[in-house]
Amino acid sequence: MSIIVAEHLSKVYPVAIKEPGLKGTLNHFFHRTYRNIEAVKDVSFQIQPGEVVGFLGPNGAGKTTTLKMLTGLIHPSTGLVKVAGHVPFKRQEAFLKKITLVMGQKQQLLWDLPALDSLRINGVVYGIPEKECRERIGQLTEMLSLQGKLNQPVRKLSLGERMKAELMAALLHNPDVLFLDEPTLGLDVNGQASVREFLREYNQRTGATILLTSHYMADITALCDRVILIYAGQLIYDGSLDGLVERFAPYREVQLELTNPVSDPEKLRQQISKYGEVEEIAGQSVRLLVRRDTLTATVSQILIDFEILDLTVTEPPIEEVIGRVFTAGAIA
Ligand SMILES: Nc1ncnc2c1ncn2[C@@H]1O[C@H](COP(=O)(O)OP(=O)(O)OP(=O)(O)O)[C@@H](O)[C@H]1O
Repeated sequence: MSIIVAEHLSKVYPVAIKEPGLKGTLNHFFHRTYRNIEAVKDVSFQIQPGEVVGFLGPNGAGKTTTLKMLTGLIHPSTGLVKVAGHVPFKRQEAFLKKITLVMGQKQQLLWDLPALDSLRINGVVYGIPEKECRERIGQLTEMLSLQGKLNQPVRKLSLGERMKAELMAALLHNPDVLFLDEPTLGLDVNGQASVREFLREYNQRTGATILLTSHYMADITALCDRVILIYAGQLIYDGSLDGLVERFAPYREVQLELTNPVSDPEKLRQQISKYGEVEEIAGQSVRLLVRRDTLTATVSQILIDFEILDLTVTEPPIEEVIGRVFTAGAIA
């Protein structure tokens, strides 16, 4: 049974319009007019227990708004949401104990207190028995390599250590569903990698379900088998990462190493451009994009027509594919 269900979910924000100048300010005060921003439009998906799903979209696509509806922070304008069997907006205690929301740009730990104090307060708030809370802190400290860090005021921790302590606070009550909004935001490469590694291990050990947004594709490729893409509030893809490449990148990059030196690169460019879009000719190396549906035939023909020392076919990098998807033209 699905642990997250979103059916025809929409969110409209009414935003007051204010004209510039004094007249505009007075009008705004007495006769306020509004326009609607459709942040999320008719989005439906289901997520099964234990899945790690990447939730992707360009800035302003509606990711945070969707996460807020899934966690009950805001009410959907229309549609149905169910998470772990609950209607999130009711914010029932049983629901709040089953989920957690981590926003990379917001923190819940108190700045001047040691993280341990905030964690103990969280333990009390969630009604976790003291012994269980101590054990859980010990377990998470080890998984997050935070030994010796929890007794220092939070402000003295590095950004990466602080993010890990935030994750610890968010996971103390052992939630079944983790909503993570940019959990690696601002971290350096090592910090990102260690948070990522922790999340992978946590998912494997506990079977928790994770819905994750990130602008770092390395997070998504390392953690998520499945991605959901939204663009301008609408769901445009729900499936595997591999499937995303198949669907939105109908080409492969073919790299050729010619046997003989190239005397006339311009002539070579003309000859080779009938097989695909030439990206670069450098010395005896040629890179070109070839349509996926004609790849085998095209490569065979190239091997007949040219003397080739080496030939490799690669998929375009996922960042590039997503970048293309996020430009309006690629979606149309
Ligand atoms: N409280 C609000 N009132 C009015 N408009 C809002 C509000 N919150 C978000 N929006 C608008 O709704 C749209 C979706 O915003 P949202 O924050 O959900 O996008 P996002 O995909 O999370 O973007 P980002 O990656 O930049 O965080 C944007 O156009 C945004 O300006």
